[in-house]
Amino acid sequence: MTESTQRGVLAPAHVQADGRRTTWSVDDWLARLVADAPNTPEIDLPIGAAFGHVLADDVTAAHALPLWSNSAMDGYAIRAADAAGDAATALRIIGEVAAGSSADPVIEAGEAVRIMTGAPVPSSADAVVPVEETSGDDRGAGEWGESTVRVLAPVRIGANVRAAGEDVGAGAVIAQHGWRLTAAGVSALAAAGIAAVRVHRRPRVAVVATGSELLPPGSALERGQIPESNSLLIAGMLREAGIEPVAVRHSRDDAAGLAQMLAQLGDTCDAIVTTGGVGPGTHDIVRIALEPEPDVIGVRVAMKPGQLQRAGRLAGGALVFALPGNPVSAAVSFELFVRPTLLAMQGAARIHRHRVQARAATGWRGAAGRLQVLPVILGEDDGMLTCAPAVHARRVSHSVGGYGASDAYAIVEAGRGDVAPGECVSVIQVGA
Ligand SMILES: Nc1nc2c(c(=O)[nH]1)N[C@H]1C(S)=C(S)[C@@H](COP(=O)(O)OP(=O)(O)OC[C@H]3O[C@@H](n4cnc5c(N)ncnc54)[C@H](O)[C@@H]3O)O[C@H]1N2
Ligand code: MOO
Repeated sequence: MTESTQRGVLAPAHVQADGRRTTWSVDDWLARLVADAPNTPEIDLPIGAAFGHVLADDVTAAHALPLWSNSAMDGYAIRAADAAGDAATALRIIGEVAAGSSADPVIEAGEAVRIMTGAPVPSSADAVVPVEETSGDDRGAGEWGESTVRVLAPVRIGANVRAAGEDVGAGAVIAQHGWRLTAAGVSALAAAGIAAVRVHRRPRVAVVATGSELLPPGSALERGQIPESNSLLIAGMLREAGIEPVAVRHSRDDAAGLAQMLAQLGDTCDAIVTTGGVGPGTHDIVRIALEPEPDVIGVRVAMKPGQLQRAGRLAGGALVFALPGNPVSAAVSFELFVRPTLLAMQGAARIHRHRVQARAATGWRGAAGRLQVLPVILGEDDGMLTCAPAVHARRVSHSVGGYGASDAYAIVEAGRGDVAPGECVSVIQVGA
C-alpha cells in the first residue's frame, strides 16, 4: 500500500518526489497515529467503578448542591433580626438539628435551635451563629445542655448558611464528555446524585519486550546479557495512564515467533506496545515481523531520543506501537505518542499534558534540528520551578539509571540550540 492510500493524516511534505518518506515532525506523527486509532466502545459503569475513565456523555446534576440550605458551623440557627443589636441577646433553645435530621422546627422571635455542621437550616431561621460566638446559660457553653444562649455579636442574614444550589444547580452540566474522571470528578458526580455514567472502555493493551539479550531482573548475567526492564517501564507507564496491561510478554529474537505472538495478542487487544528490534540490524525482529503488514509504517521522527518509530494497524485490527529498545527512547516515545493516542481512543478531550516553564538549574547541549525531550528532575528555587538534567544530554537514550530519578521532561524546540543555566524551558511533569 502506498502512503497516499493509507488512512490518516499524511502531509505531502513527508513524501518526496520519488515517494520516499522524509523525516516526520512529532506533531505530524502523532496526528497520524490519532487519526488511525478507533474509539473504544461506550459502556455504562457504576460511579464507584468509573474513576480514571473518560466520559462519553455530558453529565447533569440529578439534584442541587447543596440539596437544601444547611449549616456551615456547629452552633445555633437563629433569626438574624434577634441578634442585630450590640448587646448580647439571650435566646431560648427550643430544639436541635443534627446532620441527617429531617426536623424543621419552627423558630419564633427570641428562640434558637442548636444546629450541627451540614444539618438542614430550619426554614424559619436565616442565620447560624457559631458556638464560639455565644455563651451558654449556667449549664455552661460547650456542654450543649443549655436552655438559653447569648449571641455575643451582631449576626447578618445568611451568616454561616450554605444556600441550596449555591455550588451547583439541579440539572446543571457538572461534567462533560471527554473529561477523564479524577478523584475530584467521581466525588462530584456521586455528590450530585449520579449512580452510573457512560464512559469509553479502557483500551486493552499488551506489552511485548523483545531481545534475546534480556533476562528477568535478578538473573545471573553472562557477558552480553542485561536485565529486561522495558516491560516494567511500559507496563508502569500504562498504569500511570490508568490502563492495566492485559498481558506482558517477552520475545526472543525470532521474527516468526514474534509475528505469531502479535497476531494472538491482537485477537484480544486493542493495542500492543513492543520495545526493541526496530532498527535496521539483522536481529531487529520487530521491524522484520511487521514488514508484511501493509498498514504499519516505520518513520524517522525529528526528536531526540526516539527518532525510530514504527506503528499502525495489524491485519487483525489491533494497533501496534513498535517503540525503540533503548529504554529512555521507549519512555519518551510512549509519553509523546502512545499515551496521547490511548487517550484519544477513549475520546479524551485533552490528550496532552500541560506544559509549564521551569528555570534550568544547569545548562545542557541542545539537539540540533530535532525536538529535544530530556528527562529532568524538578526542584524549586525561591518559589520558581527549576529543572536539572537527570541524564547527560548527549547520552540520553540508553541512560536508564539516571532516568529513574527523573520526574519530568524538558521539551526544547528544534532550532533553539543549547540551554544556558537560568534560562526558562518548557517542562511536562510526569511523576507524582
Ligand atoms: N545503523 C543504525 N543503527 C541504529 C540506528 C540507526 O538509525 N541506524 N538507530 C539507533 C537508534 S536511534 C535506536 S533508538 C536504536 C533502535 O534500536 P532497536 O529498537 O532495534 O532496539 P534494540 O537494538 O533492540 O535495543 C537497543 C538497546 O536497548 C536495550 N534494550 C532493548 N530492549 C530492552 C529491554 N526490554 N530492557 C532493557 N534494555 C533493553 C538493548 O539491549 C540495546 O542496548 O537503534 C540504534 N541503532
Ligand atoms: O533515536 Mo533512538 O530512539 O534515540 O536512541
